[in-house]
Amino acid sequence: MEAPSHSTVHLSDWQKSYFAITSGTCAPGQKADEYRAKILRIQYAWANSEISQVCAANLFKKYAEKYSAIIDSDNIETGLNNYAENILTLAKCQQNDSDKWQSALTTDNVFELKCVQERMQAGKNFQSSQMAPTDACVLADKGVSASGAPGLPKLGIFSSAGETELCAGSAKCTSQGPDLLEHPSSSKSLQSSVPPVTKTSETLPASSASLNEQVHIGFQATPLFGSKEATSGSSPRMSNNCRDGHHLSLSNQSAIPAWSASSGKRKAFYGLADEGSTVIPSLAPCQASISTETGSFSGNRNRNEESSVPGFRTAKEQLWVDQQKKSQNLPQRAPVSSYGGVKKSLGAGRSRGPFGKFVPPVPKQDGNENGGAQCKPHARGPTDPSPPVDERLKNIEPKMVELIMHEIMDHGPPVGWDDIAGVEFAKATIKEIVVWPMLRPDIFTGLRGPPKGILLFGPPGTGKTLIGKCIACQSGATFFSISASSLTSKWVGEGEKMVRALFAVARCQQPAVIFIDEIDSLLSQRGDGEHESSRRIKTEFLVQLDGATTSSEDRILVVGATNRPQEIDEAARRRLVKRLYIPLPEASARKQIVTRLMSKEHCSLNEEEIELIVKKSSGFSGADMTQLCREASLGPIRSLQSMDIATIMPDQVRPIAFLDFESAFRTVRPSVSSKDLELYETWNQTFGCGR
Ligand SMILES: Nc1ncnc2c1ncn2[C@@H]1O[C@H](COP(=O)(O)OP(=O)(O)OP(=O)(O)O)[C@@H](O)[C@H]1O
Repeated sequence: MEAPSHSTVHLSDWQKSYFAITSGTCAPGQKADEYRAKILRIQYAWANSEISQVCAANLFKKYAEKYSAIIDSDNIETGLNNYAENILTLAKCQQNDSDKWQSALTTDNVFELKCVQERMQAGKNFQSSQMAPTDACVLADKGVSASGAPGLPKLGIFSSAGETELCAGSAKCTSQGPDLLEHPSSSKSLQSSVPPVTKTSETLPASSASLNEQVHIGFQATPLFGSKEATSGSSPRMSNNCRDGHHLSLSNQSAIPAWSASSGKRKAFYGLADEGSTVIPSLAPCQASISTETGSFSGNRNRNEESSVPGFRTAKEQLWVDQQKKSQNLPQRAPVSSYGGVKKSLGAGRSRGPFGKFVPPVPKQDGNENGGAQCKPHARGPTDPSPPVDERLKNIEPKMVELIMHEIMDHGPPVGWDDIAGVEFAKATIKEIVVWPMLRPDIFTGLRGPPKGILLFGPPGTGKTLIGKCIACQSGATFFSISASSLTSKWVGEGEKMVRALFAVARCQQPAVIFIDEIDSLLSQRGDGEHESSRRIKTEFLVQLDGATTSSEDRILVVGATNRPQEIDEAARRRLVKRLYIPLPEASARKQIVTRLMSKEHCSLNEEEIELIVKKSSGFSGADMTQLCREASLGPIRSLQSMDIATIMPDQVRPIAFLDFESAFRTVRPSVSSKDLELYETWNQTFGCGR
């Protein structure tokens, strides 16, 4: 190869490998890898301004032609069989600014190749004869070849979903064994279980770590298709057949514009890795392709809930991904037995019913849920059409979305109605006015429509937060929980934006329940001493609440909780139409709490003793009762000698007994004063909606 005089790229390695390639001892597959490595090295050098555009163009042309010669081959051994994805890479990505070189392969004609069609057919046959589609998807999620055996193509995995072409595009490294299945997320297993990887890295001449790394990064960042083609379906074949998979794969590959302006080229080159891709630096090209494939496979996670391959994803992306799941619009409602379960399956199992107009914030093409770098919505380059971000998030700062998704969106354990002892009236009312309407918006229309805001007031520790969670859980809604005081203090100067962001994210995640603890500190009556920023937050909150109220399509419920209902100003009070008193638990509820907590422990309490505990705990809140039980449970431990602690077996610890409760009563006292209780009763009679 002739080295351009102005290039600073080290050519000695290249020359060496060039001789190796031309010596005739190199297998075609090795050659292809070598060419590919070279192309990527040129790309790297150009991105770093080490060589000029003209030089890069020449080098690209040279290697791409050689490379294409191999991969265009009809020979199943040396041709597309192993390098199909690379064809796609070359077909679209390696155009430089001069655009002089065009590969013979295009997104249109690559599927016309006989060998591609053969592989696709083989995949279809294999898939239909060997696997149920769901199984295939599971395997695919694990990044495993559907074949499970050498020689069998993986491209049949998606064929039932019309994704054959997608897989054809990544039909290499086919013979992954059971290792990979067992350790889908392990890079080690990827390395050890994929023969072509080892082979490829071994055959790279002068395969310095840096070259491998460059090659890998290059592949991560390499755009395979221009997004135009990917989205517009310029190829009839692809638009007909690829549907989801097509989008998923292609969007993976269109993350970076082909060689945009010089100033942006380095960014474009590294962009994807910078965005938190799960790059494993030591991976050789083939491994890099595995990452790509995994990204493709993860498209199936739209149908298969959980990813087994961890990948970094920002909260905004997570939100997008969640929205995609939602947009799948599966007919089955997610089981609501588990709050956590509901969180995971947010919307995925929910029918939108009459609220079906919800538009997912991201297009389907961005379906990679693997956190794979290629598909990141904001990893696109400046010349790509920007992804249609949900209007509702347009003016929201990403860091706010991040915060809301991580800190405010609750991912706690599930809460059922039985977990909340007592408060029967409040529970019945909430079921009737909130949960059922959220579950059946088609029936609860017009005057029966659910309120947009409710207020739970009462002494601390009576289960207001539990009720909020339970509402979300039982109605299959996303639960956002925030303390109003953190809005006013934690995000000083930003509280207002935070409120806006919170409602925007909730709108994207609806049905949603926004639980605002200590809402009195947000909606306290206006006074002269009121801080300007607090006033602004409050105004914003009321505006948002009004928005949620007036928009009949929004399924957002604001649940405010307070221990000081008398401090809420009347404008806010009016908007929180249903104001429910959550009192201290009655005797039956206290008994329920003790019985429930003790049933999980080694305990010797009899019925009589429990009744005694209930009697003695009059005036205790639910939280006090929980604390009492905790304290009592330490009794058996305290009765141990300190030296026994180190050696005693768990089953040798004596059961919790009544005497432990007796001593617990000496330290745990009711947290609510009778004077406070009077205030609640009075306010309830004035403004409450109870009987
Ligand atoms: N009715 C109840 N049934 C069962 N457990 C309860 C009940 N009320 C309170 N608890 C216990 O007390 C803990 C605190 O309850 P929760 O946070 O819901 O109270 P809260 O009314 O929101 O309190 P605060 O007003 O201080 O925020 C719960 O985690 C639960 O263990």
